[in-house]
Amino acid sequence: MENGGVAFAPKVGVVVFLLKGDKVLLGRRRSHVGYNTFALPGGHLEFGESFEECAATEMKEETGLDIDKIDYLTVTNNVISREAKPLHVVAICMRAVLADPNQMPQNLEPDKCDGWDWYDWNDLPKPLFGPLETMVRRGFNPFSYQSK
Ligand SMILES: Nc1ncnc2c1ncn2[C@H]1C[C@H](O)[C@@H](COP(=O)(O)OP(=O)(O)OP(=O)(O)O)O1
Ligand SMILES: [Mg+2]
Repeated sequence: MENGGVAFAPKVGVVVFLLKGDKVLLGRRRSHVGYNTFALPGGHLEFGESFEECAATEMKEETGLDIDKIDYLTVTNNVISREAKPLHVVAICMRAVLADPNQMPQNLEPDKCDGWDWYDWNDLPKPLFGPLETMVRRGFNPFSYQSK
C-alpha cells in the first residue's frame, strides 16, 4: 500500500491453538478489529522474539496459562481491508498444550477480551474471527495437522 510510512506495513502476528482433549481455547474479542468475534490467544511478534517465546508470552499475558509442547503449524496471510484502518497481518499459527492440565484460564486483559473458554472443535462458537473462520472453512484442523 502506497502511504510512505510504516503505519500500513504488514505486521507479524503469532496465534496459538491451545488444545485440551477435543477442545480449543477461544475468547471473544473486544478490540476494534474483529469486535465480538471468537479468536485465538496471541499477539504481535516483538523484536528479537522466537515464535515459541511469543506464543508463551502472549498466552501468559492474556490468560495466565503456562503452555508446553509448543510447535509451529502453518502461516496465513491476512489482509483485513474492511476496517477503518486496513490491516495486513502475517499470522504464524502455533499449537500447544497446557503445562498443567488443571490450570484455568483467567481474563487478564479485559479491555481486549470478554473472557476465555474451551470450545469443542466440532462445535465452534459463532461468529469466529475472520482469519480463523477462513482457516476452518478451508478444512484446517489443528488436531490432525502435521507441519512440514
Ligand atoms: N486466527 C488468526 N489468524 C490470523 N490472524 C490473527 C488471528 N488471530 C489474531 N490475528 C491477528 C490480529 C492481530 O492483528 C494480530 C495480533 O493479535 P491480537 O490478539 O489482535 O493482538 P494483541 O493486541 O494481543 O497484540 P499485542 O498485545 O502484541 O500488540 O494477529
Ligand atoms: Mg491478543
